[in-house]
Amino acid sequence: MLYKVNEIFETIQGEGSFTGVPAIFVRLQGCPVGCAWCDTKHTWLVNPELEVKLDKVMAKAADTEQWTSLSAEQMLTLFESEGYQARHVVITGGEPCMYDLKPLCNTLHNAGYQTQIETSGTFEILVPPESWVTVSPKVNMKGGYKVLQSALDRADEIKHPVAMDKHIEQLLQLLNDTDTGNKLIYLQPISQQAKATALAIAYCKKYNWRLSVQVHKYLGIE
Ligand SMILES: C[S@@+](CC[C@H](N)C(=O)[O-])C[C@H]1O[C@@H](n2cnc3c(N)ncnc32)[C@H](O)[C@@H]1O
Ligand SMILES: Nc1nc2[nH]cc(C(=O)O)c2c(=O)[nH]1
Ligand code: SF4
Ligand SMILES: [Mg+2]
Repeated sequence: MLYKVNEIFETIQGEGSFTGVPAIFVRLQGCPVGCAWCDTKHTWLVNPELEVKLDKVMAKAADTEQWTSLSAEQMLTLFESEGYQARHVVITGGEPCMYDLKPLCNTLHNAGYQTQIETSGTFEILVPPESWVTVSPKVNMKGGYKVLQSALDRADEIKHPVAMDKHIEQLLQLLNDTDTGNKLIYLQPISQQAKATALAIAYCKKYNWRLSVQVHKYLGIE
C-alpha cells in the first residue's frame, strides 16, 4: 500500500501528552474537513500534478502542496538513512485516517517504533490496538464532516482546539456521550491567541482538563 506523503521530519512533539518527546513526523496529504484556522492548509488538496520524487519532499525549505508516494517499508528505510534517533512516530496530516494506517503502523511496530495518530475523528480510525490515538474533534466545519462517536470511543487522548466559549460547549456535548474514564482531555488554544489561551487556562482549571500549547510554535521549530 502506498501513502501520499507531504513531509517527513524529526522534531520534538509539541502537543498533547507526548509533548517534549523526540518524534518522527509523517504528514500525509489530503483533508476535506476545511477548518478555517487550520495551520496545515497546504495538505488539503491532492493534486496529481504535484506528485514529486522523495528527494524533493525531503529538501523542502517551506510548506508546499507537493507530495510523494511511499510504502511503509520505504518510510522505514528513509528513517534509517536519515539517521533519525526518535522511536516515536507521529502520523498526521492532512487527515491521516483517510488512509488505512494498519499496514504502516504494523510495519513500524515490528521495527521497534511506537506510533501516535493525530486525527480529527471524522473518518473511521484504522490502526492496530497498540497505536496511541489523539482525536482533535471537529464540529460544524465547512466541509460538513463531523467527529464520529467511534473515534471518540477509540481516543486515548482528546485534544480540543478552542478560541471561544462555544467550543467548550461543543466539547462538553461530545463528552456527554463518551466514557472518558481512561482518556486524557486537553484544550489547545487556536493559533496562540492570548484570549484563546486565557480561555483554555480558565476552563482547564474549571473542569480539571489539561492544557496543550503547541510548544513547537513558541520555540520556532517544525
Ligand atoms: C493539522 S492537524 C492534522 C491532523 C488532523 N487533521 C486533525 O485535525 O487532528 C494537527 C493538530 O493541529 C491542530 N491545529 C490545527 N490548526 C491549529 C491552530 N491554528 N491552532 C491550534 N491547533 C491547531 C488540530 O486541531 C490537530 O490537533
Ligand atoms: N512539533 C510539532 N508537534 C506537533 N504535534 C502535532 C503536530 C501536527 O501538525 O499534527 C505537530 C507539528 O506540526 N509539530
Ligand atoms: S481536520 Fe486537521 S488538517 Fe483538516 S482542516 Fe482541520 S485541522 Fe486542518
Ligand atoms: Mg502542526
